[in-house]
Amino acid sequence: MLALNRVAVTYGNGTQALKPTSLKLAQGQFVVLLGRSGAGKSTLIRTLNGLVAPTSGSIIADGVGSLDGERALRVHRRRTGMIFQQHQLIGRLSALDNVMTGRLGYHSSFRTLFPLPRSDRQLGLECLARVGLLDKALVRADQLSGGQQQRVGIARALVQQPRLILADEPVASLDPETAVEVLSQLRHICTTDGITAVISLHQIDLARRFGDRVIAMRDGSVVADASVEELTDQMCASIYRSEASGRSSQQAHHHSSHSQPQPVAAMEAAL
Ligand SMILES: Nc1ncnc2c1ncn2[C@@H]1O[C@H](COP(=O)(O)OP(=O)(O)OP(=O)(O)O)[C@@H](O)[C@H]1O
Repeated sequence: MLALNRVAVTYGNGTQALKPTSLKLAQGQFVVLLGRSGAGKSTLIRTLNGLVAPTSGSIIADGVGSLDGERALRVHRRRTGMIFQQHQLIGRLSALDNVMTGRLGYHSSFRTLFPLPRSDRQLGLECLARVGLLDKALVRADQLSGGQQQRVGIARALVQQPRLILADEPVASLDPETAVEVLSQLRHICTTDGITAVISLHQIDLARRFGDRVIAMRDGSVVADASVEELTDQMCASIYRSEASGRSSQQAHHHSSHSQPQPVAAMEAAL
């Protein structure tokens, strides 16, 4: 549903956060991004909905074409839900009103000066029901627990009726048990609705438990791209190994400068 063709990002300060990367995401796939802090996960996620423009390369989305075009990017963003680590809810607004902000992309800026249509509110309530928070619809967001706030964040993404959900460390600020609950719910919804998901996580066990596919990044490159069944302990260990920990990590680093993701066998051989 989305294809990256040698997409690279260099920020204004000269940091090359993403080296030329080519990837294809299949509709309905639940993709987990792993990698140390600074590996480029957020940058990759942000390029997938145009929050960061590629310095080179192109992104093609099914049905809309290259995201270079303003219209294509607008359509793509509308059908792409974002979930953030810190929820980014407006604390003084109710859970429902926060969810409704996810509909704004569907209306002109003039239209948003008026209350949103009833059908939108109905949809908002349905999305809250799906994350088990219908009874909290009118409660202020800042009176909800961290886990509940993140579920409002999921409902806000769902109200966009997305084909793609992007989540940057969505459970990093939750306790382990709540993290599992939130990810289970998100995974279940994505599977039921056939939504593609790209989610960055720091916990390999959660990646194994919930992902279909794991993409590991290091220094702005994809260094492993494997289905969850193919993911070995050795590969997992290499993702978080420090830069200065010897020859094998240097080899992995060397391989990481290739523009193409390494097939699993090559990756394992390099470790
Ligand atoms: N807006 C920016 N301007 C300049 N450099 C940036 C910017 N955002 C990120 N970087 C740099 O780009 C590199 C990749 O950062 P990115 O946030 O994508 O990594 P990450 O894997 O998501 O890390 P984390 O897990 O800490 O969020 C880092 O070196 C970072 O310092």
